Amino acid sequence: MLRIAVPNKGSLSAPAAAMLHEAGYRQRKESKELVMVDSDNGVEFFYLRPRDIAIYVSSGRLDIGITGRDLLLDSGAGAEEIMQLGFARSTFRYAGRPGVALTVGDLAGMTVATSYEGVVEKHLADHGVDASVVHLDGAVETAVKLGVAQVIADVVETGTSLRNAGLETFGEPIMESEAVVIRRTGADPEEPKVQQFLRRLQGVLVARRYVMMDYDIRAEHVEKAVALTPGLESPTVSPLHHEGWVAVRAMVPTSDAQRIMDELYDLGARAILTTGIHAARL
Ligand SMILES: Nc1ncnc2c1ncn2[C@@H]1O[C@H](COP(=O)(O)OP(=O)(O)OP(=O)(O)O)[C@@H](O)[C@H]1O
Ligand SMILES: O=P(O)(O)OC[C@H]1O[C@H](OP(=O)(O)OP(=O)(O)O)[C@H](O)[C@@H]1O
Ligand SMILES: [Mg+2]
Repeated sequence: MLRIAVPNKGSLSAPAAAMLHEAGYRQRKESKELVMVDSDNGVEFFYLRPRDIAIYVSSGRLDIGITGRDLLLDSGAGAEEIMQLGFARSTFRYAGRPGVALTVGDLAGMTVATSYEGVVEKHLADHGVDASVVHLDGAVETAVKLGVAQVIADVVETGTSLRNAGLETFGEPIMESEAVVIRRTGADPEEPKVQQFLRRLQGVLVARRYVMMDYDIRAEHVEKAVALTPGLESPTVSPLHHEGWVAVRAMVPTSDAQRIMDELYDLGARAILTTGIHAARL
């Protein structure tokens, strides 16, 4: 059985469970369940604190896990990223009251509050900056107001939490993060069960990002049309009973579908249809 760590709480938890469900895996029915066996699919899910997942996976007790890149790096555990999942995207940044600092170099002698001290201590050391780091579990933005630190280093998505606390980011972003699949550093990359799991998740990403587009077009315009819809490898072009016309079928990115339909229409394409993709193996 493939043993998989899944976040049990926080920003990663619901989207991870939704992705696994879309990939055809059974998911727990209530949030108190900590382990769930999906014997039909040969997997066992362990619902763990997101911060702990890299530690379990690096120990080799679990084969793979879903966590945030920032949490993986902060843990310093011997695990590596093998797939990006595209949700829980965030940037990790320094912030403080306006003007307190402009670059990481200005932090010398200051105190930085963060929940990610592994990442921050490394970043300061890499820049040769001697600053103190104080660990807080969350709601780090309040540390400046209460005088526990002059600046913070925290996850920023929309920036609302910073604005509400009267703080502004400064310096270069420390890192970009998103949900990732991790495995123990040096584990066999060809492990068939792991590969099958990754293909299922890849299929979910494809199904979410692409639609199938079909249209009919006069044969003399087909080259221009397929330039707009090149598909992932190559579009399918089939003859139509109506002489001089062909039917084209190709996957297109969902975000571009309406623009492509307009451009195909202007090229003379008709019966332009898009349909959702429910699952895929590329
Ligand atoms: N507002 C957010 N938008 C996007 N991603 C976020 C956000 N907050 C945290 N994350 C990401 O979620 C992961 C952190 O998950 P974790 O469950 O530890 O924290 P959380 O979502 O802040 O939950 P909590 O602090 O309530 O425990 C990190 O990868 C982080 O980048
Ligand atoms: O830029 P924003 O869209 O405001 O999102 C970023 C905020 O979201 C997370 O906090 P969360 O709500 O998880 O609380 P926490 O600080 O206790 O972790 C993160 O720690 C930031 O504070
Ligand atoms: Mg949080």
